[in-house]
Amino acid sequence: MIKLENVSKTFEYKGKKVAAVKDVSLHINKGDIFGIIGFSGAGKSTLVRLVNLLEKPTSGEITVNDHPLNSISSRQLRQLRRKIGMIFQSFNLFNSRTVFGNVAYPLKLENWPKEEINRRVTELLRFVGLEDKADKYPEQLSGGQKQRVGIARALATSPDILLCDEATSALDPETTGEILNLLKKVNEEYKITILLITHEMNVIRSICNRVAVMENGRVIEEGEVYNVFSDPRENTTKNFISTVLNDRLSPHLIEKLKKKQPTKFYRIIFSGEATSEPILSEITSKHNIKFNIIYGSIHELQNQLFGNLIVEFLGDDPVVEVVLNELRMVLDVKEVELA
Ligand SMILES: Nc1ncnc2c1ncn2[C@@H]1O[C@H](COP(=O)(O)OP(=O)(O)OP(=O)(O)O)[C@@H](O)[C@H]1O
Repeated sequence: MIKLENVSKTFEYKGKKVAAVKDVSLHINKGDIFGIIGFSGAGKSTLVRLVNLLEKPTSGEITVNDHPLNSISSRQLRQLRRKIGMIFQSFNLFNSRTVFGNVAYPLKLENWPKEEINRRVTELLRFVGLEDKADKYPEQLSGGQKQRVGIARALATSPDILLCDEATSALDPETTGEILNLLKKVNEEYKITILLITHEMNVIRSICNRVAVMENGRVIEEGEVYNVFSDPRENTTKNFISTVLNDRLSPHLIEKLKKKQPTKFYRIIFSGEATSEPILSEITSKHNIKFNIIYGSIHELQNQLFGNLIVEFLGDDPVVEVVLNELRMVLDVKEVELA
């Protein structure tokens, strides 16, 4: 659906070169809700502007809907743009037009007949839950309602792809949840592929099936959301994940545990099948070892459970070692560094 092959984008700014996107290769499949996460300046917006055909890559190839963008005519480019909708953090609505007028705008540009416009706008306002707000102006709406108008407008010309640039960053957590649910509905009911950029891992966890982490213009980690959350490789990814999984010990708890040293503490990650099996209790009781759960959390990701426990084992060191070895055959077990 969207393919980037070794894409780089360098800007010239005040005589200096700024490499905003460096050698990025990504494949976004039809039906994906693909999230790109990164801190400010990581290159996310530039990447989206490249996909949206607003910027040309300095090098590399971008293919959208099987069209290599490097070699298409301006007519094809216009047609392709129609198939890409976009929503923004700041909503970008026309304040002088009503809700109806905003959603109707792209259809008017395409000279749709009036009755068709009425039918389509009414359908879309119903879809986003704003059928009673058609005559209101943006300033009479809440942030969440404005974003619903933005979504309805982006869907007006039946795009295949919806690009979301920090679409929930200006909203409170509850409204963010509502807008994310709506985006999921867009993906499921209209079969629209979504590419979203965000600096909030919560957004990725809530609706994305795949994620890429960007840092300094590069994609440093990429994969299925469940896999990346349950086994992150890069520190930046781990930091982002900690913001939502709450899987780090507080400094206060670390101090308390340090006082119990030389006792060792282990982090055990349960994922997939392991979440429904009593593995920990079976293996420890087999060897007559007790364990004490210090800290833990269980989360649901993409309809699968994912657990994270910090435990201490109470028993003789050699037997604990046997237990650890058996656990490691089925679970991810790491000693916790308290430093
Ligand atoms: N038109 C431009 N001219 C010069 N430099 C640019 C331009 N656009 C982006 N940059 C630079 O490229 C880098 C990446 O910017 P980009 O906006 O893509 O990052 P981002 O991850 O989207 O960050 P933010 O969330 O703050 O928008 C930054 O160093 C930025 O200053």
